Amino acid sequence: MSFPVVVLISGSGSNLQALIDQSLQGKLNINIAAVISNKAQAYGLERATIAGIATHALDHKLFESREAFDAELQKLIDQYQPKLVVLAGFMRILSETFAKHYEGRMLNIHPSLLPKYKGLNTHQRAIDANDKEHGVSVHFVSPELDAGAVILQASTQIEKNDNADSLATKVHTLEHIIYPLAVKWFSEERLTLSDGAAFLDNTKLPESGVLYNKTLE
Ligand SMILES: Nc1nc2c(c(=O)[nH]1)N[C@@H](CN(C=O)c1ccc(C(=O)N[C@@H](CCC(=O)O)C(=O)O)cc1)CN2
Ligand SMILES: NCC(=O)N[C@@H]1O[C@H](COP(=O)([O-])[O-])[C@@H](O)[C@H]1O
Repeated sequence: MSFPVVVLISGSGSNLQALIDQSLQGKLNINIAAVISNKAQAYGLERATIAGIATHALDHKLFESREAFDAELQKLIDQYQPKLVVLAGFMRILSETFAKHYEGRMLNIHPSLLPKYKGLNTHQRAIDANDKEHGVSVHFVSPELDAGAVILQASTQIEKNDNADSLATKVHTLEHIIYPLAVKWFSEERLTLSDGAAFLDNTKLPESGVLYNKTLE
């Protein structure tokens, strides 16, 4: 049974690669129908091409407004009739119309322990705040930025000698574990969104959304 997924990227695509690898290994029963990037130079497009996946580059700078870009992006995505849209390092804030169109079937991975540090530059912000732990969250995408129901989180300790780059490396490792897991749950129809809360197997996830807390060994 096919489970078409469209993945949106803007950069390297290591999270995309994690999904491709687990799909090829038979651990993830999805069909990545297309990879779309708002940046033509994104290495993730190369990763998709190597894997034989259709790719599209849709440069947001060529559109007169965020809404115009989103409308074209939606038309492109809907050609593939995906059951799930996966944001994997997609660096554009999506308009309310677009977010509502895919609400309940669009996921994002965010490099912080939400609700802390919505937005950008999360690793440096955690270091600047002298936090002892940091991590990553998988959440449903809602019109409000990084505010959708949290599904999975994973954490790591911030060490004294950590900088934004070393922390990003630790977080990437966790991302490549929990994003495929969240996509697997969704593709097996065990994960749903109802009234802004995330449910797994008809069980409402804890308020914190922490269901799988893997601290990096
Ligand atoms: N409506 C929503 N759109 C997006 C969400 C969301 O939850 N709701 N998640 C983000 C992903 N993201 C963090 O996880 C994020 C991406 C981009 C930005 C941002 O400020 N983008 C700027 C441009 C920045 C750049 O080009 O480097 C912008 O769009 O103007 C913040 C958070 C994806 N979209
Ligand atoms: N706010 C969104 C955001 O910062 N997302 C982050 O971009 C990186 C993409 O890496 P990748 O291109 O190697 O998957 C990931 O670390 C992801 O958490």
